[in-house]
Amino acid sequence: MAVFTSVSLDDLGPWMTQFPLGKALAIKGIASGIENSNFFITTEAGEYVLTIFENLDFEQLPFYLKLMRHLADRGVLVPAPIANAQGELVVALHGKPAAIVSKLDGSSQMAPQPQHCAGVGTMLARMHIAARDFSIQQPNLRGLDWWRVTAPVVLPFLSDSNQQLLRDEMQYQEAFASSAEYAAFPRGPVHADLFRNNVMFDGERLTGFFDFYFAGCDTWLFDVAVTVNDWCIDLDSGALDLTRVDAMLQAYQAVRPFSDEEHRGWQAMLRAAALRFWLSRLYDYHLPRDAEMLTPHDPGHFERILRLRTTIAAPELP
Ligand SMILES: Nc1ncnc2c1ncn2[C@@H]1O[C@H](COP(=O)(O)OP(=O)(O)O)[C@@H](O)[C@H]1O
Ligand SMILES: N[C@@H](CCOP(=O)(O)O)C(=O)O
Repeated sequence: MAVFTSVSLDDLGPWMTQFPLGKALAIKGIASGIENSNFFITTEAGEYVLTIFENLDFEQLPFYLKLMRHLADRGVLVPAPIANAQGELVVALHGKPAAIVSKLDGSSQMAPQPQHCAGVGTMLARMHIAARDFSIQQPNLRGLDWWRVTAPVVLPFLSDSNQQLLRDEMQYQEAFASSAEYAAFPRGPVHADLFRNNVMFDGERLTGFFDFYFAGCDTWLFDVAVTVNDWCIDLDSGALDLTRVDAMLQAYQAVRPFSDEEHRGWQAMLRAAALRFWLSRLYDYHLPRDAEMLTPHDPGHFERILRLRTTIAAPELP
């Protein structure tokens, strides 16, 4: 990410005394990511990640942190949130909500092979199943309601042909969201941003999913579509790489088979997933927030993906 809120070692020292991690020894801002302020911190107890939440408030955050705890307790590989002496997972730092989680081993696999995609498919299906009995409800805050608000905000910045694309897709997604297929999709807590940069691998061994701060209750198939649109494509064109798509979907369905309605709605969800990230990238690009280190994501990438998903038939779900 960017660092929107600066934290020095002097700031951190007194704040850290409430956590059972010993003294803070070092802090380093993390340049990747775009939503929150993230830091690697070294303490006497080891390496952790400190996140200061820039857009989420104290009421919303227990959903994410307790979901991570819930998943970890059921064997899904995710960072463990650290509670302070009062048992709180979210504590104010510089007036904003902040949390400490364990640091995952490994690094992101930015050029994934079919075996990486299969590992992600298996863990994603396990995550969906494991989260079924999670008791806190929170909608996907980047779902259809947010698209309705955001589309008119970004529209004036777009070329005529992109305005047309956005209007047409909004209309299509509104109609699909009212369909019987969509109503029948299984749903529950989903990650909703499971891009390559949010998964760690040690070689070919998946060590964890992280960055749950876009998670929310939505359809499982939307989560699968978000994941396929990032992991299983030719990065230059956005076209689906059929070998990687097949590896991910076969692995997913071996744990959680797809329903008939999901088979019929697959292409619509690939489009929805492309639209969601085109919109957020457009918003961040044209209406940026201040940041010390900010690497904007290219909206054109998801415009290309959306155009392809609206014109080329995707392979059927297994
Ligand atoms: N639990 C973690 N373990 C290891 N690295 C992490 C962890 N959380 C975040 N990171 C690192 O921080 C970077 C930015 O985190 P991310 O959650 O993607 O930021 P943002 O929420 O701002 O998009 C990641 O790419 C990763 O390198
Ligand atoms: N994955 C999204 C942006 C969210 O950033 P992240 O670093 O939290 O994954 C995109 O690529 O647009």
